[in-house]
Amino acid sequence: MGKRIALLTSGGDAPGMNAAIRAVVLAAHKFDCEVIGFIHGFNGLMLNEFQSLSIASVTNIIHQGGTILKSARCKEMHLPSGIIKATETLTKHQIDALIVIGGDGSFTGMLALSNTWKGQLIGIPGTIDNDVDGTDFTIGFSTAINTAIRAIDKIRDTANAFDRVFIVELMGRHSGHITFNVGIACAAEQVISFENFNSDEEEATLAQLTDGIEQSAKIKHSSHLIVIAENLWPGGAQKLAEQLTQRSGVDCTLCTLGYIQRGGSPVAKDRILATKMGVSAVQAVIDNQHLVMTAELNNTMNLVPLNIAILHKKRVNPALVDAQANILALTAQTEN
Ligand SMILES: Nc1ncnc2c1ncn2[C@@H]1O[C@H](COP(=O)(O)OP(=O)(O)O)[C@@H](O)[C@H]1O
Ligand SMILES: O=P(O)(O)OC[C@H]1O[C@](O)(COP(=O)(O)O)[C@@H](O)[C@@H]1O
Repeated sequence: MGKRIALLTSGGDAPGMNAAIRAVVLAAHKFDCEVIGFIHGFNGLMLNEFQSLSIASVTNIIHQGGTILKSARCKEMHLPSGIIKATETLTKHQIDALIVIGGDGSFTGMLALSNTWKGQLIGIPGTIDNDVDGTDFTIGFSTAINTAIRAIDKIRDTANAFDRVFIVELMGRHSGHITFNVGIACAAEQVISFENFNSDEEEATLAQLTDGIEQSAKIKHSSHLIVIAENLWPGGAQKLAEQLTQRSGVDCTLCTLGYIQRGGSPVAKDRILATKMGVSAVQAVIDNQHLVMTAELNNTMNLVPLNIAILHKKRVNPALVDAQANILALTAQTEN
């Protein structure tokens, strides 16, 4: 018999987590390893809630959003008592390796666990936010941006029909990967995110946004779309909508996309990435790796030390920020 592997999904669920679960179980089977899944993230370790993961249990799940193992944000993991409980549960089940599918918060929890539990700890980056350093993409990001793009294309139809201004708030409370990528793909007139806004510049940004709305209003039959990251604008995005309405004299409507960005069937890119990462995680277990995250960088699978992956939030590609700034400059020239 091979190693005993524990698996859990933690933090915000992301489309493709099920594909990663499936890949872990199938790859583990090949190496004669047994896999048990803990339910509701680290809470499963606190409460000893688990299920055995057979090949049958992961059949027909590759296309499903969410996670069959459920997820959670587990407060107890932040306490020494929670770390001890997790250690006791893993020890009781004679686990050799724990694979966690989650984001940088979950990986921080794994590092805390490594102080007391001496088994192997392997991370798989799964979050729609794409904010984990050391990998080009996290599982779920591609689906989330495609979902947001499809929704915004529909909002654009109404915006066009009414020559309206829409402000669309996108997920990612600490990072702008979703906002910038979606903004560019939807040809948003303006993108406001952590990379191009800080709260000291509220007045200047308001002036610039108002100017953009007024420019669009001068052109007949013109809609205007502003995309903004959640948790960014002082006082919230609704306040921004009110401020812009008042300044421009044009009705600015807020549309918050919210959780629809997190659900749904994963796109091909996420299914494939999740499968590669699941297989790579099991290979890491077999190779006696410890405290590493599976990653894909420049189309090549890698293992990245967990402490490096969480050291910094991954930056939005500066080329995207430049592209948006230059497209805006170009639009302004064309209109003048
Ligand atoms: N500093 C920490 N110490 C211990 N556990 C942590 C820590 N940070 C996060 N975690 C655990 O990881 C879980 C998920 O983290 P969170 O930041 O919510 O999501 P994500 O993993 O997607 O970034 C938390 O609910 C908590 O159980
Ligand atoms: O589900 P909650 O607790 O409301 O959290 C919302 C946050 O979770 C996310 O959807 C995903 O974040 P994580 O993957 O880091 O957990 C963020 O985009 C959003 O800011």
